[in-house]
Amino acid sequence: MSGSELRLVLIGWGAIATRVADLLAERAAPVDLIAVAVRDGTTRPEDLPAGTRLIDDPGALADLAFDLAVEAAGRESVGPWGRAVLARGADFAPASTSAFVDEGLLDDLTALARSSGAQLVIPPGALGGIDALAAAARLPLAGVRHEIVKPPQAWTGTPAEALCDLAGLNAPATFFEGSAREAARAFPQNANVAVITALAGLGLDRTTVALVADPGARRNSHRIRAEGDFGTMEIALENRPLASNPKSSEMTALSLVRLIENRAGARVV
Ligand SMILES: NC(=O)C1=CN([C@@H]2O[C@H](COP(=O)(O)OP(=O)(O)OC[C@H]3O[C@@H](n4cnc5c(N)ncnc54)[C@H](OP(=O)(O)O)[C@@H]3O)[C@@H](O)[C@H]2O)C=CC1
Ligand SMILES: O=C([O-])CC(=O)C(=O)O
Repeated sequence: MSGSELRLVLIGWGAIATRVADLLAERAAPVDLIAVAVRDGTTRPEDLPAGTRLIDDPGALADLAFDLAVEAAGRESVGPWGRAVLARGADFAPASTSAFVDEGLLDDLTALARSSGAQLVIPPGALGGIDALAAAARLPLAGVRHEIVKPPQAWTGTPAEALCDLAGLNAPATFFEGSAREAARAFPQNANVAVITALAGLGLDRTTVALVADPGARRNSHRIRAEGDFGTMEIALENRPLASNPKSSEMTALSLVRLIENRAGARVV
């Protein structure tokens, strides 16, 4: 291991985290995956790389030297793991951004980052164009609307089941329209992106989110439209779902890989 490698901790070892680890390995990225955090560390996953430590208690981070922890576990993990990472002085990049419907948690982690000299980094996740939206928000924004369209199967096991007949749809159904805060609170596995759009732009209560189940869709689509003093912008993405979790998109893993590689590389795009 060379001294120039980024020392990485992954929180979670599910669809996104394993895809991120595989891509980093395939691309021979200058990254040392020093630890993976899971809920129950008694059984070592077979696919965990040799030399990577398995941990299940945020307290274990106190003994580890690392630069960045990327969370891809779930909303409940963001608080305990984020606090432990930032208190250690390492940067923290959470994918489960729906946790920030609790603005107390966002403030808490931001204050910890400030006092330890680390950074709380909000990854763009499944989205693109967040750089442009965040830049535009330096001047007043008049409105931001984010429409999330997924195949019905991506909405199973969520409150969408009570709002429309997912199995019987023969046309797209907009089963929710409301604030980013309401969307992320009710759909934590599908509307993390609503919080990302909101944090980049108009905030949790003034960002409008529409959720759509489309029986004709094969991909997870995001359409973001913003207007303001900067002008107008429209972003449209059609993300291929991850084979191992149709609720999540391949783009989420790819954008985390970009974030990690950019922290390790001499040239950043
Ligand atoms: N920002 C974005 O754009 C996106 C964010 N996401 C979010 O990313 C996260 C990961 O998604 P994905 O990989 O698809 O989900 P998976 O369900 O495939 O994986 C989650 C993994 O995290 C583990 N886990 C759950 N809770 C904890 C915990 N407290 N500590 C450690 N590990 C834990 C689970 O293990 P166990 O077996 O113990 O449950 C599981 O292995 C989710 O919160 C998802 O909503 C997803 C897509 C886009
Ligand atoms: O992967 C996506 O398309 C977005 C997603 O699930 C989320 O925001 O939670």
